[in-house]
Amino acid sequence: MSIPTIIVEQLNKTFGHRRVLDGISFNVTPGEMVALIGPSGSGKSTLLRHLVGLTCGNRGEGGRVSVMGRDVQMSGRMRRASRGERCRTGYIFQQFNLVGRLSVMTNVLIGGLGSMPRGRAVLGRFSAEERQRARECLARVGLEELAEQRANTLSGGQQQRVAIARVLMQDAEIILADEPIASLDPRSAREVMEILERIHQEDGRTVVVTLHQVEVARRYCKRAIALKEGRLYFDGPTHELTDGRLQTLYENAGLDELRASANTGDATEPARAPAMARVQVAHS
Ligand SMILES: Nc1ncnc2c1ncn2[C@@H]1O[C@H](COP(=O)(O)OP(=O)(O)OP(=O)(O)O)[C@@H](O)[C@H]1O
Repeated sequence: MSIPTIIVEQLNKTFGHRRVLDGISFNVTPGEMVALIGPSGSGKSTLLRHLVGLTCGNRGEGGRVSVMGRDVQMSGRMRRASRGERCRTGYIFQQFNLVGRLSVMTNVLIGGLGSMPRGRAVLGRFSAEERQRARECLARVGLEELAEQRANTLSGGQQQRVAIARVLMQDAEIILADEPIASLDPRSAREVMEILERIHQEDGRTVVVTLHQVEVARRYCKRAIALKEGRLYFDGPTHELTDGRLQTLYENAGLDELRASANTGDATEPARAPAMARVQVAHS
């Protein structure tokens, strides 16, 4: 069995008086594509932020996060990561986080800053090879033709694809995507998920993606980790997310609501409809 690429042990996080993460433990093995699901406010984004050291767990409670064999944080103390280590994990945000006034090409090139010599990185001087690599990354997300366009003139879906190209440029081995499709229309959402799936399958990169739509999680990820009120509620194959489990997880949302969001996601893609039907929540 391969060594886990992500290890989370007994992670606790309290904001004010509210315990947002409560004794979270799980491992992710290299090359997995895992959906992180759960109701709004269950702690998905907070957990993801702990994995890259954007948020630190409770001090003195022993929680640990380790990524690719190096501790990110231990008992509420952050470990300082080298530039090289930081590059190994790429983060994709719901709101893309591009520099809108810069070209698509420059936004992608920014992904490579961490592995460039410091002097050149400060000046933003990119070599011909780096530009060629950036073009290849853009080609992988189908946006090569828009390389010289300003990022803020692109649609939301296109901007998210640029954000993925930036992570490819970074050559991150682990991709953490925090609700990457939450603000996209169904077609763009599907394109983004298919690109993430392709990257995962073709390059063997590890992907952890937080999602609101259970059907999307089922379609693209073999494994799901579900949080409920900051606790680990489920960790297993997505096909084991039964009606009963989902009803308990999303206690305020009926299955009809879950199905409705699934149907919205499928509306513009007749070719995938049969696959969708197979994974649809079964009537009990
Ligand atoms: N910096 C912070 N300060 C105080 N409370 C916070 C902070 N960040 C998150 N929280 C709280 O922690 C809880 C979990 O938030 P989080 O964003 O992780 O949930 P989520 O499952 O990602 O929700 P959603 O699906 O709506 O994005 C929420 O109650 C949120 O208000």
